[in-house]
Amino acid sequence: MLIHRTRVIQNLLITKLLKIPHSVTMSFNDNRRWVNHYAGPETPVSTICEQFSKFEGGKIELSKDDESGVAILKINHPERRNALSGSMMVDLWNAVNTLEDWKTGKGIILHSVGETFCSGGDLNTVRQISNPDDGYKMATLMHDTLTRLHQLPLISVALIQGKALGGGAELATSCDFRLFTEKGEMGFVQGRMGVVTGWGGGTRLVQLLGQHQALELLLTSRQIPASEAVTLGLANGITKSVELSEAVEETKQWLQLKLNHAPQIVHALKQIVATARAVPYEESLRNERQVFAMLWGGDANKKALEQNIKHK
Ligand SMILES: CC[C@H](C(=O)O)C(=O)SCCNC(=O)CCNC(=O)[C@H](O)C(C)(C)COP(=O)(O)OP(=O)(O)OC[C@H]1O[C@@H](n2cnc3c(N)ncnc32)[C@H](O)[C@@H]1OP(=O)(O)O
Repeated sequence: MLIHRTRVIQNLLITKLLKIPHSVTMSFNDNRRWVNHYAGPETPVSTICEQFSKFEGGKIELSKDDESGVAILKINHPERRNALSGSMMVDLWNAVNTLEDWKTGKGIILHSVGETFCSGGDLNTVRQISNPDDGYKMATLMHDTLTRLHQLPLISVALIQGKALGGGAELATSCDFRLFTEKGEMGFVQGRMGVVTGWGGGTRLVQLLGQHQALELLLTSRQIPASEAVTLGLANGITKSVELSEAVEETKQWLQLKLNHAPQIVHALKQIVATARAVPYEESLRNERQVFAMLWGGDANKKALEQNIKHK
């Protein structure tokens, strides 16, 4: 008790002496290390959207094709190398809301226009929100959006046709798959910008590559080319075409090969994988048997049994 009280007083004094903003807490943790963490208010995402929609520039456009079941999410801000402004973060949040309600959809392709995939946060927006409270708000909004994009029951693929830098690399990790053109590159340059991953990309990178590869890419900020991205397992292939419209067509064909099953099966399979990467083992198994039981003996299952299918 006495140790705890001393530590609280010690922490308060240090915070005051160093003139650290009230939302940032410095404390001595149990491993006797100084840690610096944000301890400000939580803001509802809808309130953050209102604030961030004022930082204008560029657009994220969603188009759904009911016939193929594939939607296109297009990042359109070429004059700023497809950096995400505040209003584009809100566009993306709205697009994910719409996609969550798309019951007949099966897949999404995320791509951009021009020669850069995405140069991260729009530095014009970033400069206007350059304080811990607003940084926490941006991270809250982007964590909400990209986690829900990652967890959608649709199969998502990002086409990286140029540089994916900082937040742009983080955005790409929120898709199930990534295809690169020969000109695609990915770099977690946040460290060089004096920050760390703010859109959840650090966590997803560890899940994708394991802690050692993730640390190496985060610490060096080096930009990896398409061939190395494939070797590392960050890219799932390289398109034959470098030209954007052809690469988008190739990506559609690549994705369609994975979308032959009925929407309910695609959704159920994605739900199993998305749950497995987000929750502990036992919880994931419970989810898997619940999803399985919903389909077992259902129409599609009975029809398949009647056909006496041979998997030769
Ligand atoms: C969690 C988010 C995190 C954060 O914001 O903290 C990050 O995303 S960190 C990463 C932030 N991004 C950058 O630092 C990218 C900086 N830009 C570049 O390295 C280059 O511009 C590059 C490689 C993206 C493109 O090079 P290129 O030679 O093709 O074009 P220019 O450099 O001439 O750029 C053209 C024009 O675009 C503007 N630009 C580029 N990136 C951004 C950006 N992220 N935000 C705002 N504006 C950007 C650049 O300033 C030029 O404008 P101009 O008015 O023509 O000078």
